[in-house]
Amino acid sequence: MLEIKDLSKAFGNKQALTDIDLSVPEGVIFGLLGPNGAGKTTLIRIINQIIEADKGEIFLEGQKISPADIRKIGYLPEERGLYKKMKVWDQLIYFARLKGLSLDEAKSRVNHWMDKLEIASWKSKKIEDLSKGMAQKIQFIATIIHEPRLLILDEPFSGFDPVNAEIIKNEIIGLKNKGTTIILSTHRMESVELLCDRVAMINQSRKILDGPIREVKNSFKPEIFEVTLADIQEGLPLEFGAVEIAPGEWHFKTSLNGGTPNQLLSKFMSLGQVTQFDEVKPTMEEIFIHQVKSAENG
Ligand SMILES: Nc1ncnc2c1ncn2[C@@H]1O[C@H](COP(=O)(O)OP(=O)(O)OP(=O)(O)O)[C@@H](O)[C@H]1O
Repeated sequence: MLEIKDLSKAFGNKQALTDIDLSVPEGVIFGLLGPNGAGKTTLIRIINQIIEADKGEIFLEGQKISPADIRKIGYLPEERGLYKKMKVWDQLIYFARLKGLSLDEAKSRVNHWMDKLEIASWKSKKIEDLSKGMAQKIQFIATIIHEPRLLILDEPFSGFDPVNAEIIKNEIIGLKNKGTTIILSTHRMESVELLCDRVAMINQSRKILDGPIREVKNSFKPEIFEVTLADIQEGLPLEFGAVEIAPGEWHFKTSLNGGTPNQLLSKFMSLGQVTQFDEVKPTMEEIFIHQVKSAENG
Protein backbone atom coordinates (compact mmCIF):
# COMPACT_ATOMS: atom_id res chain seq x y z
CA MET A 1 0.00 0.00 0.00
CA LEU A 2 2.75 2.40 1.02
CA GLU A 3 6.42 2.13 0.21
CA ILE A 4 8.97 4.53 1.65
CA LYS A 5 12.45 4.48 0.19
CA ASP A 6 15.58 6.00 1.62
CA LEU A 7 13.83 9.00 3.14
CA SER A 8 15.79 11.70 4.99
CA LYS A 9 14.83 15.03 6.45
CA ALA A 10 16.75 17.61 8.48
CA PHE A 11 15.59 20.82 10.14
CA GLY A 12 18.67 23.03 10.07
CA ASN A 13 21.40 20.85 11.51
CA LYS A 14 18.88 18.63 13.35
CA GLN A 15 18.46 15.31 11.54
CA ALA A 16 14.80 14.26 11.96
CA LEU A 17 14.82 11.24 9.61
CA THR A 18 17.81 9.32 8.24
CA ASP A 19 17.61 6.86 5.32
CA ILE A 20 14.20 5.46 6.26
CA ASP A 21 12.87 2.47 4.32
CA LEU A 22 9.39 1.23 5.19
CA SER A 23 6.88 -1.03 3.54
CA VAL A 24 3.27 -0.99 4.73
CA PRO A 25 1.29 -3.88 3.22
CA GLU A 26 -2.35 -3.40 2.30
CA GLY A 27 -4.96 -4.13 4.95
CA VAL A 28 -2.70 -4.17 8.01
CA ILE A 29 -2.53 -2.07 11.12
CA PHE A 30 1.04 -0.85 11.16
CA GLY A 31 2.42 0.46 14.45
CA LEU A 32 4.84 3.36 14.05
CA LEU A 33 6.72 3.51 17.32
CA GLY A 34 9.53 5.49 18.83
CA PRO A 35 10.41 7.74 21.75
CA ASN A 36 9.65 11.48 21.87
CA GLY A 37 11.51 13.35 19.16
CA ALA A 38 12.35 10.17 17.21
CA GLY A 39 10.97 11.49 13.91
CA LYS A 40 7.50 9.85 13.67
CA THR A 41 5.49 13.04 13.17
CA THR A 42 8.00 14.27 10.62
CA LEU A 43 7.56 11.04 8.65
CA ILE A 44 3.76 11.28 8.86
CA ARG A 45 3.84 14.90 7.72
CA ILE A 46 5.98 13.97 4.73
CA ILE A 47 3.56 11.15 3.78
CA ASN A 48 0.74 13.70 4.00
CA GLN A 49 2.74 16.11 1.83
CA ILE A 50 2.61 18.81 4.48
CA ILE A 51 6.40 19.06 4.38
CA GLU A 52 8.92 17.80 1.85
CA ALA A 53 11.69 15.28 2.38
CA ASP A 54 15.28 16.24 1.59
CA LYS A 55 15.85 12.87 -0.02
CA GLY A 56 13.94 9.68 -0.80
CA GLU A 57 10.69 8.59 -2.41
CA ILE A 58 7.20 7.56 -1.39
CA PHE A 59 4.94 5.28 -3.40
CA LEU A 60 1.24 4.84 -2.72
CA GLU A 61 -0.35 1.80 -4.34
CA GLY A 62 2.69 1.47 -6.59
CA GLN A 63 2.65 5.06 -7.88
CA LYS A 64 4.86 7.91 -6.78
CA ILE A 65 2.77 9.89 -4.31
CA SER A 66 1.20 13.11 -5.61
CA PRO A 67 -1.03 15.87 -4.18
CA ALA A 68 -4.11 14.15 -5.68
CA ASP A 69 -3.45 11.17 -3.36
CA ILE A 70 -4.42 13.22 -0.34
CA ARG A 71 -8.02 12.14 -0.89
CA LYS A 72 -6.96 8.52 -0.45
CA ILE A 73 -5.45 9.32 2.95
CA GLY A 74 -7.14 10.13 6.25
CA TYR A 75 -4.90 11.81 8.79
CA LEU A 76 -5.71 12.26 12.45
CA PRO A 77 -2.93 14.56 13.69
CA GLU A 78 -1.79 14.56 17.29
CA GLU A 79 -2.55 18.25 17.49
CA ARG A 80 -6.17 18.39 16.53
CA GLY A 81 -7.36 20.93 14.02
CA LEU A 82 -11.04 21.76 14.39
CA TYR A 83 -12.56 25.20 13.93
CA LYS A 84 -13.64 26.11 17.44
CA LYS A 85 -16.43 28.51 16.50
CA MET A 86 -18.03 26.21 13.96
CA LYS A 87 -20.92 23.87 14.76
CA VAL A 88 -20.28 20.13 14.72
CA TRP A 89 -22.61 19.41 11.78
CA ASP A 90 -21.29 22.27 9.61
CA GLN A 91 -17.73 21.29 10.37
CA LEU A 92 -18.15 17.64 9.44
CA ILE A 93 -20.00 18.52 6.23
CA TYR A 94 -17.21 20.99 5.42
CA PHE A 95 -14.47 18.38 5.89
CA ALA A 96 -16.42 15.77 3.92
CA ARG A 97 -16.92 18.23 1.01
CA LEU A 98 -13.25 19.18 1.17
CA LYS A 99 -12.41 15.52 0.63
CA GLY A 100 -14.56 15.43 -2.49
CA LEU A 101 -17.93 14.06 -1.31
CA SER A 102 -21.17 15.39 -2.80
CA LEU A 103 -23.43 17.26 -0.38
CA ASP A 104 -25.94 14.38 -0.25
CA GLU A 105 -23.22 11.81 0.34
CA ALA A 106 -21.63 14.04 2.99
CA LYS A 107 -24.93 14.44 4.84
CA SER A 108 -25.67 10.75 4.74
CA ARG A 109 -22.21 9.73 6.00
CA VAL A 110 -22.13 12.39 8.75
CA ASN A 111 -25.54 11.19 9.95
CA HIS A 112 -24.38 7.59 9.82
CA TRP A 113 -21.25 8.23 11.90
CA MET A 114 -22.93 10.54 14.40
CA ASP A 115 -25.57 7.87 15.03
CA LYS A 116 -22.92 5.14 15.19
CA LEU A 117 -20.87 7.00 17.79
CA GLU A 118 -24.08 8.02 19.61
CA ILE A 119 -23.48 11.74 19.29
CA ALA A 120 -26.39 12.75 17.05
CA SER A 121 -27.57 15.24 19.68
CA TRP A 122 -24.36 17.30 19.34
CA LYS A 123 -25.02 18.47 15.78
CA SER A 124 -25.64 22.12 16.61
CA LYS A 125 -23.06 22.43 19.38
CA LYS A 126 -19.99 24.54 18.72
CA ILE A 127 -16.64 22.74 19.00
CA GLU A 128 -15.55 25.16 21.74
CA ASP A 129 -18.46 23.91 23.88
CA LEU A 130 -17.38 20.27 23.64
CA SER A 131 -15.14 18.44 26.08
CA LYS A 132 -11.74 17.19 24.86
CA GLY A 133 -13.05 13.64 24.38
CA MET A 134 -16.18 14.86 22.60
CA ALA A 135 -14.10 16.95 20.19
CA GLN A 136 -11.90 13.91 19.62
CA LYS A 137 -14.87 11.94 18.36
CA ILE A 138 -15.68 14.71 15.89
CA GLN A 139 -12.09 14.78 14.70
CA PHE A 140 -12.14 11.00 14.29
CA ILE A 141 -15.25 11.22 12.10
CA ALA A 142 -13.68 14.06 10.09
CA THR A 143 -10.65 11.82 9.47
CA ILE A 144 -12.55 8.79 8.19
CA ILE A 145 -15.59 10.39 6.54
CA HIS A 146 -14.24 10.00 2.98
CA GLU A 147 -13.41 6.30 3.57
CA PRO A 148 -9.69 6.69 2.94
CA ARG A 149 -7.67 3.71 1.71
CA LEU A 150 -4.85 4.70 4.05
CA LEU A 151 -5.58 5.97 7.54
CA ILE A 152 -2.86 7.57 9.64
CA LEU A 153 -3.74 7.90 13.30
CA ASP A 154 -1.43 9.81 15.62
CA GLU A 155 -2.29 9.00 19.26
CA PRO A 156 -5.96 8.32 18.43
CA PHE A 157 -6.85 7.39 22.02
CA SER A 158 -5.54 10.47 23.76
CA GLY A 159 -8.29 12.40 25.50
CA PHE A 160 -10.69 9.45 25.58
CA ASP A 161 -11.99 7.79 28.73
CA PRO A 162 -11.69 3.97 28.74
CA VAL A 163 -15.25 3.46 27.44
CA ASN A 164 -14.80 5.81 24.50
CA ALA A 165 -11.27 4.51 23.84
CA GLU A 166 -12.85 1.05 23.50
CA ILE A 167 -15.47 2.41 21.06
CA ILE A 168 -12.74 4.01 18.92
CA LYS A 169 -10.61 0.87 19.12
CA ASN A 170 -13.51 -1.20 17.80
CA GLU A 171 -14.12 1.30 14.99
CA ILE A 172 -10.44 1.04 14.03
CA ILE A 173 -10.73 -2.75 13.91
CA GLY A 174 -13.93 -2.39 11.87
CA LEU A 175 -12.14 -0.15 9.34
CA LYS A 176 -9.31 -2.65 9.09
CA ASN A 177 -11.78 -5.46 8.48
CA LYS A 178 -13.24 -3.42 5.61
CA GLY A 179 -9.77 -3.29 4.02
CA THR A 180 -8.43 0.07 5.21
CA THR A 181 -4.68 0.14 5.76
CA ILE A 182 -3.90 1.88 9.03
CA ILE A 183 -0.71 3.45 10.37
CA LEU A 184 -1.00 3.85 14.12
CA SER A 185 1.50 6.03 15.93
CA THR A 186 1.17 5.73 19.68
CA HIS A 187 3.12 5.48 22.90
CA ARG A 188 0.48 3.12 24.34
CA MET A 189 2.13 -0.23 23.95
CA GLU A 190 -0.91 -2.17 25.12
CA SER A 191 -2.84 -0.75 22.12
CA VAL A 192 0.02 -1.80 19.86
CA GLU A 193 -0.14 -5.36 21.21
CA LEU A 194 -3.89 -5.46 20.73
CA LEU A 195 -4.21 -3.86 17.33
CA CYS A 196 -1.04 -4.01 15.26
CA ASP A 197 -0.04 -6.67 12.74
CA ARG A 198 3.34 -5.10 12.05
CA VAL A 199 5.51 -2.56 13.82
CA ALA A 200 8.44 -0.35 12.97
CA MET A 201 10.42 1.60 15.51
CA ILE A 202 12.29 4.83 14.86
CA ASN A 203 14.89 6.12 17.29
CA GLN A 204 17.00 9.25 16.85
CA SER A 205 15.83 9.56 13.23
CA ARG A 206 16.76 6.00 12.23
CA LYS A 207 14.68 2.84 11.87
CA ILE A 208 15.85 0.34 14.46
CA LEU A 209 13.17 -2.35 14.24
CA ASP A 210 10.68 -3.52 11.62
CA GLY A 211 8.54 -6.62 11.15
CA PRO A 212 5.39 -8.56 11.99
CA ILE A 213 4.64 -8.13 15.68
CA ARG A 214 4.75 -11.89 16.29
CA GLU A 215 8.22 -12.14 14.77
CA VAL A 216 9.44 -9.11 16.68
CA LYS A 217 8.22 -10.66 19.93
CA ASN A 218 9.70 -14.05 19.09
CA SER A 219 13.07 -12.53 18.30
CA PHE A 220 13.11 -10.93 21.75
CA LYS A 221 12.25 -14.06 23.64
CA PRO A 222 14.35 -14.01 26.77
CA GLU A 223 14.05 -17.85 27.08
CA ILE A 224 12.77 -17.57 30.59
CA PHE A 225 10.15 -19.91 32.01
CA GLU A 226 7.75 -19.38 34.86
CA VAL A 227 7.27 -22.57 36.85
CA THR A 228 5.13 -23.77 39.72
CA LEU A 229 5.92 -27.08 41.39
CA ALA A 230 3.70 -28.84 43.94
CA ASP A 231 4.18 -31.96 46.11
CA ILE A 232 7.89 -31.45 46.36
CA GLN A 233 9.40 -34.41 48.19
CA GLU A 234 12.82 -33.01 48.79
CA GLY A 235 13.90 -29.40 49.16
CA LEU A 236 14.07 -27.43 45.92
CA PRO A 237 17.63 -26.48 45.01
CA LEU A 238 18.28 -22.95 46.26
CA GLU A 239 19.50 -21.91 42.80
CA PHE A 240 15.92 -21.27 41.68
CA GLY A 241 15.18 -18.62 44.29
CA ALA A 242 11.70 -20.15 44.62
CA VAL A 243 8.94 -18.68 46.75
CA GLU A 244 6.61 -21.04 48.65
CA ILE A 245 3.11 -19.90 47.63
CA ALA A 246 1.27 -22.70 49.49
CA PRO A 247 2.50 -25.57 51.70
CA GLY A 248 4.79 -27.66 49.49
CA GLU A 249 4.05 -25.52 46.40
CA TRP A 250 6.84 -23.40 44.96
CA HIS A 251 6.91 -20.72 42.28
CA PHE A 252 9.95 -19.37 40.44
CA LYS A 253 11.42 -18.20 37.14
CA THR A 254 14.33 -19.88 35.47
CA SER A 255 16.15 -19.64 32.15
CA LEU A 256 16.90 -22.38 29.62
CA ASN A 257 20.66 -22.05 30.11
CA GLY A 258 21.39 -23.59 26.72
CA GLY A 259 19.04 -26.56 27.17
CA THR A 260 15.66 -27.19 25.54
CA PRO A 261 12.24 -26.55 27.11
CA ASN A 262 11.64 -30.32 27.22
CA GLN A 263 14.87 -30.94 29.13
CA LEU A 264 13.92 -28.25 31.61
CA LEU A 265 10.43 -29.68 31.99
CA SER A 266 11.66 -33.23 32.61
CA LYS A 267 14.05 -31.94 35.26
CA PHE A 268 11.12 -30.36 37.12
CA MET A 269 8.89 -33.41 36.63
CA SER A 270 11.46 -35.41 38.56
CA LEU A 271 11.24 -32.95 41.47
CA GLY A 272 7.45 -32.78 41.92
CA GLN A 273 4.13 -32.03 40.23
CA VAL A 274 4.51 -29.39 37.53
CA THR A 275 1.38 -27.25 37.82
CA GLN A 276 2.65 -24.38 35.68
CA PHE A 277 5.29 -24.17 32.95
CA ASP A 278 4.99 -21.01 30.85
CA GLU A 279 7.45 -19.30 28.59
CA VAL A 280 7.69 -15.65 29.56
CA LYS A 281 7.06 -13.55 26.46
CA PRO A 282 8.29 -9.96 26.44
CA THR A 283 5.66 -7.24 26.17
CA MET A 284 5.96 -4.57 23.48
CA GLU A 285 6.63 -2.15 26.32
CA GLU A 286 9.67 -4.20 27.42
CA ILE A 287 10.89 -4.47 23.82
CA PHE A 288 10.46 -0.71 23.34
CA ILE A 289 12.45 0.13 26.47
CA HIS A 290 15.12 -2.45 25.67
CA GLN A 291 15.57 -1.16 22.11
CA VAL A 292 15.74 2.50 23.08
CA LYS A 293 18.18 1.83 25.94
CA SER A 294 20.48 -0.35 23.86
CA ALA A 295 20.53 2.31 21.12
CA GLU A 296 21.47 4.89 23.78
CA ASN A 297 24.30 2.68 25.03
CA GLY A 298 25.62 2.31 21.49
N1 LIG B 1 9.43 22.16 12.15
C1 LIG B 1 10.52 21.78 12.81
N2 LIG B 1 11.57 22.60 12.97
C2 LIG B 1 12.68 22.21 13.63
N3 LIG B 1 12.83 20.99 14.19
C3 LIG B 1 11.82 20.14 14.09
C4 LIG B 1 10.60 20.48 13.41
N4 LIG B 1 9.76 19.40 13.46
C5 LIG B 1 10.42 18.45 14.15
N5 LIG B 1 11.66 18.89 14.52
C6 LIG B 1 12.67 18.09 15.24
O1 LIG B 1 12.82 16.86 14.57
C7 LIG B 1 12.94 15.80 15.52
C8 LIG B 1 11.83 14.79 15.28
O2 LIG B 1 10.59 15.35 15.70
P1 LIG B 1 9.19 14.63 15.52
O3 LIG B 1 8.12 15.62 15.89
O4 LIG B 1 9.11 14.04 14.17
O5 LIG B 1 9.28 13.48 16.63
P2 LIG B 1 8.16 12.43 17.14
O6 LIG B 1 8.76 11.09 16.98
O7 LIG B 1 6.88 12.69 16.45
O8 LIG B 1 8.05 12.79 18.69
P3 LIG B 1 6.79 12.72 19.72
O9 LIG B 1 6.65 11.29 20.09
O10 LIG B 1 7.29 13.54 20.88
O11 LIG B 1 5.60 13.31 19.03
C9 LIG B 1 12.91 16.45 16.89
O12 LIG B 1 14.23 16.65 17.31
C10 LIG B 1 12.22 17.78 16.64
O13 LIG B 1 12.66 18.74 17.57
